[in-house]
This record gives sequence, C-alpha cells and structure tokens, in this order.
Amino acid sequence: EKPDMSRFPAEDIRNFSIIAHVDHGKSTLADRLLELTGTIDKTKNNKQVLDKLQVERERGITVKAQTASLVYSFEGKQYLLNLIDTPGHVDFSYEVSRSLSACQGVLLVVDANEGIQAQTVANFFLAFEAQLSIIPVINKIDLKNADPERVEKQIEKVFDIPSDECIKISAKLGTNVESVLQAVIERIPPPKVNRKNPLRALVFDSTFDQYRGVVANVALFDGVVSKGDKIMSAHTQKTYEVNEVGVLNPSEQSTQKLYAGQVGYLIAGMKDVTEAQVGDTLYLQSHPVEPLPGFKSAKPMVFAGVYPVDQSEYNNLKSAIEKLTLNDSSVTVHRDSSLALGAGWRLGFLGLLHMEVFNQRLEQEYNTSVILTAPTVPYKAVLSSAKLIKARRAVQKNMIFIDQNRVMLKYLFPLNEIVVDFYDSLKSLSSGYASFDYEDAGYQTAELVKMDILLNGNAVDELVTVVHKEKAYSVGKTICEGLKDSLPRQLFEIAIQAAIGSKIIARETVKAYRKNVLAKCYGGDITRKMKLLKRQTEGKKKLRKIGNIEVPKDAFIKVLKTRSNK
Ligand SMILES: Nc1nc2c(ncn2[C@@H]2O[C@H](COP(=O)(O)OP(=O)(O)OP(=O)(O)O)[C@@H](O)[C@H]2O)c(=O)[nH]1
Repeated sequence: EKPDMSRFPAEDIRNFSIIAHVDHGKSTLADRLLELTGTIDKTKNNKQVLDKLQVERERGITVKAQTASLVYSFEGKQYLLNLIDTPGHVDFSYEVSRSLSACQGVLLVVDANEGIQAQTVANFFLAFEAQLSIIPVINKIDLKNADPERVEKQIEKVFDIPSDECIKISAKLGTNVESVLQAVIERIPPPKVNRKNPLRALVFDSTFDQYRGVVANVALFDGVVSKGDKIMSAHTQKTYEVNEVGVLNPSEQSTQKLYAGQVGYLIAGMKDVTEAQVGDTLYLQSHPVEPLPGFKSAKPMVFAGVYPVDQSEYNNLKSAIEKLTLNDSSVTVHRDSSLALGAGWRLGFLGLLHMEVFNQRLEQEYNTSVILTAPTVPYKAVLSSAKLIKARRAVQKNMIFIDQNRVMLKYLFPLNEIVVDFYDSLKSLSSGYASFDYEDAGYQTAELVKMDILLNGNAVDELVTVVHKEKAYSVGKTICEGLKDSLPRQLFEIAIQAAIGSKIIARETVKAYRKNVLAKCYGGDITRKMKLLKRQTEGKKKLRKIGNIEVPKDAFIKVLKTRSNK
C-alpha cells in the first residue's frame, strides 16, 4: 500500500536545507535529524547517511545533493519536513542555489571552534538572496576549545542576526538537536503553493539509474503529479509519461501522488540527465505553464585534457566517461588528440574540486588509469593580425574584520591564477587557518600572450599556452627547465625555447652525448674511423633537419601536469 501524501497539506510542510563551511558538521547534523524523526534507525553506524558516493565519504565532502523527507510530531501534530541536502562546495554553487529555491529556510551551521569561514559567508548570501529564513546553529559545543559566545558575536556582526537566535548544539552527541527541529517548524514558513493550479515542478537534482533511467528530484510549486501523467520539460520541450513518483526516506519510497509543497522524485523514461537538468521546470503537457525563473545550463569554468595512460585503454575510458557523464550533465566532453598523449578528450568542469572528483571516480568506480593534464581556463580572444595575492594579479575589493583575530578579504582574481595551486599555497602560508571561496565574476580584458615551446625550432603543439604577459618569462622558464630535466640526451644538441611570436624568452639546452663509435676500433684503420665519424655526423644532421627529437611520453606528461605549478 503506497503512502497517501495528501495528508500533508502545504501548511504542515517545511522545506529546508543545511548549509555550512566544509567539516562544520552538516552531515552529522543531518544524521541526527534523520534519527530523531525515526527516518533511520538509531545505531552506531549512522555516519553520514546522506553522503552516498565513495569519494564523498573519503573526502568528507558532499558532491551530489541527497534529500530526505522526515515526519515529525510537534505539539500533537504531524509535520512533513523535507531536508534538501545541498552540495557544500563552491564549484556547485548553481546547484546550491537551485536546491535553495526549493526551500523556505536554512540551518546555517557554524563550528563553535572555527567560527565563520569562507563558505559560511558564501552560503549565507545564497540563502539571503533567495530570501530564506536563516536559523544559525552553532555546532560542536562539546569541543574543549569551543567558544560559542564568540561565534554568536561573529554571526551578529557579519550577518546581522541577533545572537539570541543562535541554537547551540553538539551534532555528534545529539545535544539540543531537538530544538533545531522545533525551530524549523516555528521559524520557517510553509511553502506558498497552490494544489489547484496545474502542475509546476522544479528539477533540483537528477541521477541516473541503470535500470530505470533518470531519477529526477523535484519540488512541486503547484498542482499534483501521479503515475500516468503526460509531462513536458520546459528546457528540452520533450514529453514523457510518468512511471513512478515518490518520496526519499532517504531511500526511494513510491507514493500514490506528490502534491504542491512536497519534495520527492519522479521517473519518466528520461534517458540521460541532460533531459532533466537542474533548474528545469516540468509541467503537464495539457497545461503549459510559465517555467520557474533562474534556469541556466551548467557552465564549465575549468578545462583539462583526459587521456588513457595506454592507448589500448581508449575504449574502456570512453565508456567510463560516457557512464559518468550520464550522471553529471555539468561536465562537457569534446574529443581531442595530442601528438604526445594520443587520442583523448577535453573535459570542462564547474571547478577544481569537480574535476578532481570526476577523475577520482573514473579511477575508483571504473578502474581506469588516466592522465589528467594541468587545468586551464577559458579565454576570449580578439584577433587583430611576493605576496601571494599580489603575485596573482588580484585587485582588493573590500576588507571586513569579523572579530579581533579574523578578517575577511574580498579580491577580484583572474580565474587562471587560482586554478592550480592557490588553495595549497594559501593553506601553507596561513598554517591552515585561512579559508577560501570564490564565485564567477565574468570575463575581463587582460594582456595575454600565446607562448610556444620550440624543440630545435619546431613548435610543440601540445605545449602551447596562454599566459599573462608579465608571467610569460617565468612560466616559459619553468617549462623549459622541466623539459630539460625530462628529455634524455640524444646524439645531437637540443635547444628548448619558449617563444612569443618570433621572440625567444627562455632557453635551455640538452647537450648531445657523443656516442663513442670509435671504442671498438683499435688503432690502425683510419678510413674505417673516418667512415664511422662521418656516419655519426650525418645521423645528427638528418635528425636535426626533420626535427626528429625523441621525446619520451613521460616528459610531456610531466610538463603537461605541472607546467603552471610555479
Ligand atoms: N566534537 C564534535 N565533532 C563533530 C560534531 N559534529 C560533527 N563533528 C565532526 O566534524 C567532522 C565533520 O563533520 P561532517 O558532518 O562530515 O561535516 P560536513 O559539514 O557534513 O562536511 P561536508 O560534507 O564536507 O560539508 C566529522 O569528523 C564529525 O565527526 C560535534 O558536534 N562535535
């Protein structure tokens, strides 16, 4: 017997998310909420039930949003609380904002020891802009050096939220978690929806199931949906018949129907996740409606080449990439090839973490070995015929003191300066204390140049780079040095040069080794000696002429992986 969801009218529903800086305890709090409402059993093994992927568990980060519907009794009444999990990382900020648009409120979790961090601020503003009720939750009060009063003051100062609104808890021990649920009911308004209007549903996440196709997570803004309905996607204009609807508990539980104000899943024979993109609106074919605002297709910001370590692995890797992208419509895929690395792909990602997670999943879930080249960022080109921050071409925007020990700095950075090792440098310079977050600020004009790398005068296609004019010299030098270290000596000298147009800006030389061709000639036969020497010089000439330098693949890989790491 399928549950009848009509027993939860909109006024008994609360839709909310938990947002937090990484590691401040979002998943632990979610586990406690699931336990308290009896959604999952209270056993010792409830560690981060909502983080399903292996990479998520390993890295302790949430990559894919997971959602759960909880039923909670308060003052003699049953409420349906939909906990909409959001990806915690900035790379997924569009997905965060879509998930938030299915909510009326958020729990803003802040670590009682670390206080406000970069992603606390970024996430707060996403919620604030979406005009959600914000409930500050100070977590980890059980820690020895927890200082919840200091964090309360930070919250008041930075977010203008009165400190008596903060709820102090230990998600780990379960202390005071019940008052979080009560605050959700009392402080977050029910969704403003209408069941009598025709169906209007927001897709805020989607996953691919091998047997059933796309499972779309939806929030209903209007109307009702049930099995057999003919629906349409506003984005693709394709029609589908609904096979199944249900709620997430957090595993799928099919229901008779879903009603406006509710959150659940829908299966309708969509073949891959590009047919159910985050932000899309679904409606009844017979009753077209205005799509919900704010839809954007995912926009990749960071690009990298992906190649099989061995070309015989090409087909395996191809099918692994195809399968993974079935689940992640935000990765763009273009076939590419490189003289050094063979046939491969150029993939576009939302950000660095997204790229690393994708790579890790390729290796872990599909058992492939891949070469991932150093990431690059997109440029727009117009064709005509120190200090860490300073060195990164940044412009300071503002500075806010959060308290005596903490300051928040806002800078405008060229994306390419932060894609490679900015985060690591920042962490090491600040002994781990600084946290960092970013958002896209659009294209800006810059003095960029195209830099070629030449081996004995021949440009090497795979090493062409776009660099800022002022950095060309040091980047060129780094690449030349890197190549010098990894090119084996050959029969002739190799000049490694970095060039902008016809101007050489850096040079390294790999000395020839003189093969001792005379070693086997003892004394005597001078003509034989001369013949051998002549052949050796000819050999050199021939190789030079056609630029046939034997560059081992490893040398390229080394340079391609690390070229901007300085
Ligand atoms: N002492 C203490 N530790 C906690 C508490 N809540 C969470 N932790 C620990 O803090 C770490 C991070 O907690 P998570 O729940 O994984 O943090 P998260 O915010 O979900 O992290 P992301 O998924 O990466 O955003 C884990 O080791 C938890 O056990 C708490 O109340 N007290």
